[in-house]
Amino acid sequence: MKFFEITRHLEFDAGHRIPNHQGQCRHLHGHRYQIEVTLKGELSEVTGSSNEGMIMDFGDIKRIMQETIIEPWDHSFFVAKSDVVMVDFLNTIPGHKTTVIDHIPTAENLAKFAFELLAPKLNSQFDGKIKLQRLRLYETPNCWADVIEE
Ligand SMILES: Nc1nc2c(c(=O)[nH]1)N=C([C@H](O)[C@H](O)COP(=O)(O)OP(=O)(O)OP(=O)(O)O)CN2
Ligand SMILES: [Zn+2]
Repeated sequence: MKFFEITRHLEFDAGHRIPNHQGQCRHLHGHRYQIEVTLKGELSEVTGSSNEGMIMDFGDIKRIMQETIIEPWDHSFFVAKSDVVMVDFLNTIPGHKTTVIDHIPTAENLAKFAFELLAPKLNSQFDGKIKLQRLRLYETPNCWADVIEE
């Protein structure tokens, strides 16, 4: 039995700060984040089906990533719920697109959060025959975090 891995890459823009950071990152700033999901599975062998020869259609992966991550997170500001000064400030801006998360919005924590949101949706495709194997979140072109399912 041969298993394959496929990866879909999308990008979004968002702001954040790391409140206790000793360097520049405690200030409000933004990134062009890049997110990559890697799925592991067998190839569909249903002759004549749209998915024949694929683990999953790249377009379907994109749709799920867009609904789950890109649309809610693009042009939002990530803030830890413990960062009360920022939460209170952002709440004063009418209609501001804020994403409150349980932890400090580091690349690692955002990657973990994205993994937890995407895994149930992706892993339920094709009767559970595919698995979200890795999620990589680039905070900058030079810095990224991986969450790996073992
Ligand atoms: N392990 C982590 N370290 C840092 C994180 C993080 O999420 N996880 N985040 C930051 C900052 O938010 C910032 O995004 C990174 O800034 P910097 O280190 O300056 O990254 P650059 O790619 O811009 O650095 P260059 O030196 O210009 O390549 C900090 N640390
Ligand atoms: Zn940053």
